[in-house]
Amino acid sequence: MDPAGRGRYGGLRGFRGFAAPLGLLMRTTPPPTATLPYVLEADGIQFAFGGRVLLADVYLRVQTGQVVGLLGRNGCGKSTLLQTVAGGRRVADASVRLNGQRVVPAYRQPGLLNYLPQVPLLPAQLSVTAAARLLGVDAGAALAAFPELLAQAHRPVGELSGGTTRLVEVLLLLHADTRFSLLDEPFIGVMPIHLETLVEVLRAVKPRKGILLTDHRYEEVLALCDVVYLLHDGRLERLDDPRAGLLDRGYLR
Ligand SMILES: Nc1ncnc2c1ncn2[C@@H]1O[C@H](COP(=O)(O)OP(=O)(O)OP(=O)(O)O)[C@@H](O)[C@H]1O
Repeated sequence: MDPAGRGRYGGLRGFRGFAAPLGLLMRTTPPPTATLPYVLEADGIQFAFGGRVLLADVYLRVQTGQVVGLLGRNGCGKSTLLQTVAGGRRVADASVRLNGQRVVPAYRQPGLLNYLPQVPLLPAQLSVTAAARLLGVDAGAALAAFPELLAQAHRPVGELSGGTTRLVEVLLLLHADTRFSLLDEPFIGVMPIHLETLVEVLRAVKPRKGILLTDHRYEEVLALCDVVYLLHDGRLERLDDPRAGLLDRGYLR
């Protein structure tokens, strides 16, 4: 990857060992041809290495109008699962479908999804407004809930603090014209007062998007999410009583 963060596909930083093609972020949503909701499903996802089964026949579902949370202990495979759904990590037999139609790799489908990796996404040299333009996003609208970010929009991303950078990345992807956003630890480093506002923004965006996120700020995840999954010993379990499930599975004490 060159210093500007572009990989050999001419893309932004993305999946581990994979540069998300710019097209993943730039393609706009085609005119609607079906009534909402759009349903994104992944199933048959299996992944093992070194004798350890990380993902064992996982199924998950997210639809527009929902925020779906993915929780699990460190190293259980949440990032690997998001990368697989987005299509950056190929897994034998994995199926990802939009309203029943196979979409593999999903990131190549125009306007379907964007993906925030756990590592920084935006090239350091790019200004926030230039990054927004690249994503087809109105920076003013995306940052409107955070006046202090608007004041910094002319600055290169590399000059922003870590938490501010994360916040900018999440806001730009949420406001980009895709039906789904997959967010790996969107709350990392974001200070509490901004986190409250970010949760409000997520709620405001939800009616027009499906959002799949993973983050260890579980209180925010539980308060925000319509559906909570727990990844545990390679199995993905949909929790009817999330707090009890997290206690039972040793995620909480
Ligand atoms: N191809 C691979 N070869 C070896 N190890 C791998 C490979 N892919 C993933 N892993 C390991 O699998 C585990 C799961 O990683 P992953 O980042 O998906 O976990 P996570 O649930 O997102 O963790 P965290 O909550 O700490 O972010 C880690 O121990 C990682 O090092």
